[in-house]
Amino acid sequence: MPRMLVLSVNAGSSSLKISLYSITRPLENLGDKEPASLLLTSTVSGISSPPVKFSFRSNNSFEDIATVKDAYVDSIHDHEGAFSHFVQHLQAESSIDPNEIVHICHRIVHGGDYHDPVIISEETYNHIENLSDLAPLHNGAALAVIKACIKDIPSANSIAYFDTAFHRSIPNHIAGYAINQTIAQKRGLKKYGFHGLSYAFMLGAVSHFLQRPLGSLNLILLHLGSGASVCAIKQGKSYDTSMGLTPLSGLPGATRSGEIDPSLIFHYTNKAGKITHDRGAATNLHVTEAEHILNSQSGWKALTGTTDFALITDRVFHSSASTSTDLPDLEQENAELAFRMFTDRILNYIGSYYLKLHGQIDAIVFAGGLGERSAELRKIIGKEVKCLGFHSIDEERNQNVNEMDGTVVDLSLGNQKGKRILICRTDEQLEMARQCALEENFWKED
Ligand SMILES: Nc1ncnc2c1ncn2[C@@H]1O[C@H](COP(=O)(O)OP(=O)(O)O)[C@@H](O)[C@H]1O
Ligand SMILES: CC(=O)OP(=O)(O)O
Ligand SMILES: [Mg+2]
Repeated sequence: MPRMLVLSVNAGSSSLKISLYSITRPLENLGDKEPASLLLTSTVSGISSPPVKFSFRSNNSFEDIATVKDAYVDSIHDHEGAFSHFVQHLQAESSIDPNEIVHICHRIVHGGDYHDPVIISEETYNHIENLSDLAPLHNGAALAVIKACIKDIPSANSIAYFDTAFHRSIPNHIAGYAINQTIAQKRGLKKYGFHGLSYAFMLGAVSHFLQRPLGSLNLILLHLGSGASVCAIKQGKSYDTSMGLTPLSGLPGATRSGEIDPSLIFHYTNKAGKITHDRGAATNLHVTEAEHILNSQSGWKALTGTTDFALITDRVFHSSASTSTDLPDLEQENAELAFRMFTDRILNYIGSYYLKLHGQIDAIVFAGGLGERSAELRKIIGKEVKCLGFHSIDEERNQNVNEMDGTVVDLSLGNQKGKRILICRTDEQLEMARQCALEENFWKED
């Protein structure tokens, strides 16, 4: 029987993450095993702020690719270039024939009123393209990769999975904005929310870890990466989230301001409404100067000059200036401002969601590049939320998470019941591959 391979592609704002899975079907043969088993994974990071790093790893049990590669690559400038670098590497270093790939799952950040995954056709491509202005750092980049897939791997279907779909359960009074409702409805101006594939993965993983039915869980999920957001889960469904009509709202990020007073931008520049010429990776965007400033020239980049939160943390906690009596170091001051601002905004949402969930919360869950890797950030948030009845963080576990196995790691001190603090190694690619494997319609014989 031929192998059934699924490729999952996740175009984040600063990265392209690609994983290849072997799918077990029909589902009757599966029992409670995972339908998608990982063969290899590749990450291109730093796309929005070079140097761009390429990594390629095979799963240990997959013997015919022994390559583990990490390299800086000057020639990658955007997501499309990152994808073609991956395809070249796959062809050069592995025995995999791209024609074995049956489906390619693409994470599409903004789906508008599309909820279910859709096979890419002219119509669905145009729908996603029309939403590009509402996710200027994402949809265009994902579409460029879809185009490359259609050209380079024509035997596979491209299927779009939407970040926004997870948040369709948010009630109208929470998703709505206090503006003219006729215009709001006509133009679809409401909170859509993002990082939905990650939240779906986290919810499933935490349910499994706590051995609790999904629908019984109340959680505060933190997806903290180059784009960062918070989600309140009420009885297993999204009840509120910090991003809005676009991924700009809510928490600050690598290059995004996060929530501001909407009037601020008209005091920042007198060209706010002008269409900008600096369009970045996507070419068909109609992005105003205001959107460009707030999406691409703000956040950590504006505050500190770097988009790398690890470097910011290093400057705050490990800078030599912090132990010397010299004049304050400007780099360190800026890093401290960014770090403290981020913590402050995260606490705004935790406090608000705690109240909305009436304090009936099972866990706070950290995920994403920063959430999974910044022990410093978790330590400080952990300290602050103790007053809400959360367990203290076990600092030894917090510092040594990297050495611990498992999709979910419990940081709570002691193992008594109560409000826990967890880390989840989120995996948007696996979430898509799983959903794809389980969807009968995608596997029907013609
Ligand atoms: N050890 C670390 N400590 C703090 N932040 C980190 C660490 N490692 C990575 N990061 C941050 O994670 C970000 C990437 O997050 P990720 O969720 O993978 O990105 P994306 O939003 O592109 O999907 C990096 O830009 C970096 O700021
Ligand atoms: C929606 C969003 O901001 O995604 P990412 O963090 O992957 O850029
Ligand atoms: Mg991401």
